[in-house]
Amino acid sequence: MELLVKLEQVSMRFGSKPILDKVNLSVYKRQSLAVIGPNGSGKSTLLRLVAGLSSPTEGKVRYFGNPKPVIGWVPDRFPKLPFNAFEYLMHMGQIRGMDKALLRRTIPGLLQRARLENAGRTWIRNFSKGMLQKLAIVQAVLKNPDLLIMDEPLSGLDGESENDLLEMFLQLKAQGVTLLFACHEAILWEKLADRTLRIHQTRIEPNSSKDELSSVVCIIVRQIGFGELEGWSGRPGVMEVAEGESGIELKVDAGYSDTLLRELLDRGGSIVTISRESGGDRP
Ligand SMILES: Nc1ncnc2c1ncn2[C@@H]1O[C@H](COP(=O)(O)OP(=O)(O)OP(=O)(O)O)[C@@H](O)[C@H]1O
Repeated sequence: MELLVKLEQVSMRFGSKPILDKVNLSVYKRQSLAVIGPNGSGKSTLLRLVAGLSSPTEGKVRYFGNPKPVIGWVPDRFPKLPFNAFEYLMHMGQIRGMDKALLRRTIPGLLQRARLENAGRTWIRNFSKGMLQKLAIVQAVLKNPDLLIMDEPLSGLDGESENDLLEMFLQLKAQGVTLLFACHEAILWEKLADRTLRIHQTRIEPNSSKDELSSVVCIIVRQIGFGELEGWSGRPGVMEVAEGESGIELKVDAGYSDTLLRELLDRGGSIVTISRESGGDRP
């Protein structure tokens, strides 16, 4: 698993009010991540930080890959704009540097996947809430994002729209798009999330037993040089290799941990700790 975005010791305050306090979060490629928590707990704030739409008061947001991952953003409310859907999508695509001819070819297929194929020439101000939400998602996936971030994507929708959207999300997930979303609906995180995090009193905590059984194992090893292990980051089952204070830190898939541990020992390594990473990956 490859890292896409990492929040390191990130804090966010509005005035003197702390919303997030020294949180760490790793977003891995192809892993769907749900963020839950009560109203006002900081879900949107966290998503905006990951999307790079706001900057933290303290700490770092790091993006991985070259080029930097493409991020699609689905806001919690979509404005009723004075355009028809097709015009709007053409416009959004061009703002993002996409070619007009490519957009003309791409948009009909995307509208069809969202079951909006008959609404391309309809004014957005006449769209229902479900249609608006579908359009918000279509605009966010125009440029084939690596990471799609959605703030409350099912909020206030009827059952039929919910099902359509859920189907769209599952399709995107199957195509390899990483999903990060804030939600209140259990159906969304149960069906879609590989990991569910809860924001509780400025901290990120794992939510469910799914997370307690996190498939990420963190191994800290000494007596092997970083240079010797640096190249391991491309190996199957190895997600991350970093130099830490107590030794070299490896994040690995639990399914590979036994084999990798054996190899580390064979190379003369001394294991400092082995731990299951929690959903919120606080140190
Ligand atoms: N730009 C801002 N300026 C000042 N305060 C803000 C700003 N944005 C958010 N807040 C405050 O930060 C807190 C967290 O807001 P946020 O929108 O992240 O919560 P949320 O968990 O997404 O809530 P909801 O479930 O209601 O959408 C709230 O108290 C909110 O009023």
